[in-house]
Amino acid sequence: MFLFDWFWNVLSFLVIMMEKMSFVTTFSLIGHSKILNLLLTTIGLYNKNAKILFLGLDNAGKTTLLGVLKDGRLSSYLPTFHPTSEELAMGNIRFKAFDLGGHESARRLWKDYYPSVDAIVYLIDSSAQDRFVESKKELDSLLSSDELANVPFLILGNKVDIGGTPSEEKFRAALGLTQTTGKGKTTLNGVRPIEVFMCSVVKRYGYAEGFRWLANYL
Ligand SMILES: Nc1nc2c(ncn2[C@@H]2O[C@H](COP(=O)(O)OP(=O)(O)OP(=O)(O)O)[C@@H](O)[C@H]2O)c(=O)[nH]1
Ligand SMILES: [Mg+2]
Repeated sequence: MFLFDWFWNVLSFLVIMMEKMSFVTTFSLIGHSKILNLLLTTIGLYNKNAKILFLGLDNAGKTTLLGVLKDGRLSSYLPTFHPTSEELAMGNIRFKAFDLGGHESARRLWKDYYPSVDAIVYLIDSSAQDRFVESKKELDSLLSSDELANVPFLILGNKVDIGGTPSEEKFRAALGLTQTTGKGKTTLNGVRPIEVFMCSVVKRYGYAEGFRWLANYL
């Protein structure tokens, strides 16, 4: 991201200077932000096509979230037994999301998707407190995988619209997620980015902040 910011600043400066010197009157017709986007796309830093896995237990809300991100519509889905993928865009990131299903049999396939993954979005049904132990076990196994050692983790505590869900503090404690990166943009010093955002996919609340946080580390 430092490199991205650096390129952005340099390119902004160059285009502004060129405009001031009337070198790009024609380009000005399409606006300098479009020129910047074009240049950054060309050098591969803008709209990075990230590979993101949507993981979590069955019924956590992965496919529902994917549907909302894809076309803004809330639909109901059958449980996912076969992996699917979607090309999506959020803000400045374009990514390919893999929805792998959360049933025990589907979980066995997760590891096949670890190579070259850029981020994990791990969903937890925050209303299903009786499944926190099971969810923590799967999450801990992901976090201890060597292949994912440097991969950022966005943890979404979904379904906060349901009454009686725990506070973020209690949710973090139950999942062993009290020490996290922080919700701002942080210098990592070699530590893997991991952060919790409470959300409701059906109420369209909370997850966008999570993806904005994640974009800092892609
Ligand atoms: N109340 C509430 N229900 C939700 C929310 N998000 C998803 N659901 C519901 O949770 C159920 C499971 O959602 P799915 O998206 O199919 O869950 P999944 O994680 O894809 O599950 P698998 O495919 O079995 O791994 C559905 O009935 C959704 O409507 C939410 O934010 N609030
Ligand atoms: Mg599903």
